[in-house]
Amino acid sequence: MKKRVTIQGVAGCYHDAAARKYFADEDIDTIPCESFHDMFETLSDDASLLGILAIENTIAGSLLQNHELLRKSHMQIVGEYKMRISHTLAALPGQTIDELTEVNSHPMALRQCEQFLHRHPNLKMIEAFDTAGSAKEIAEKKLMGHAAVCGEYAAELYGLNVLQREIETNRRNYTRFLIITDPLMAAEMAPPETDINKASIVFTTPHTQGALSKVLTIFSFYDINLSKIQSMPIVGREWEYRFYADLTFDSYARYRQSIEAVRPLINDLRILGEYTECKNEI
Ligand SMILES: O=C(O)C(=O)C[C@]1(C(=O)O)C=C[C@@H](O)C=C1
Repeated sequence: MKKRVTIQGVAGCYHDAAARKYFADEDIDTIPCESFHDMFETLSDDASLLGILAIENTIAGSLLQNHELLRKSHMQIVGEYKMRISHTLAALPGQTIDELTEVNSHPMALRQCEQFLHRHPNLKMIEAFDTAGSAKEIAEKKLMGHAAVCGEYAAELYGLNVLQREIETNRRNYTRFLIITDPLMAAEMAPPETDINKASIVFTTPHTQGALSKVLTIFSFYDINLSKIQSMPIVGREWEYRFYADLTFDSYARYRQSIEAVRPLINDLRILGEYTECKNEI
């Protein structure tokens, strides 16, 4: 059956591009959603759907809200994709940069282009739900004076003129996306254990001296590499935190042993997914 993948954004957005690249060998349908929140609602209404979710970017940092949406849902991670992001500044044909007064885009995209946008103070930054959605709106409503920060493909798709390419602050601009789905579907899609070399977990520690350090020491003892750790405040318990950790490893068996070893030291452990690590796009 043809896979259906929910994305936040409309055709031509980066989620759309990442979904098509991750499932490059398959013909997929992408289902546009207006926000990450809507995406999770759509996913929970239909267990046969997949979703693709931006989780962090090498310039703008983590999408904190998406960590929490994932934890509060029952979705499991089945894979990841790391995509090079290159933004353009695009406007209606005939407009020059000096004529523009407003720039619309997804907040993460605006943040990735801060240096360029600071050099153009005539462009007032207005956050929108999507990069491609901004391009589409400018084209459909014929918004003179507006530009979108979007991918070149989105500019082309909606008939905008590219005024400047590669406006991201640093060319090493990558976004990591997670592929998520219902646990039943996740079990069907699970790679063989020999191909699993990454896991994402979330846990809390008691508020005692050295609690987190003991957990990390155990991971190190089992040769588990901590590729990322992100803390998030626990709402209602001031100055207490939940930890999201990404672990990479060579041996699935050693990883499972490390999880059993840390279990007595941590609370509320949830394994968000076990999958194959993705290499960066060049
Ligand atoms: O607006 C888009 O095109 C998106 O797919 C969203 C998004 C994000 O959520 O970070 C995806 C990748 C880029 O980092 C910029 C924006």
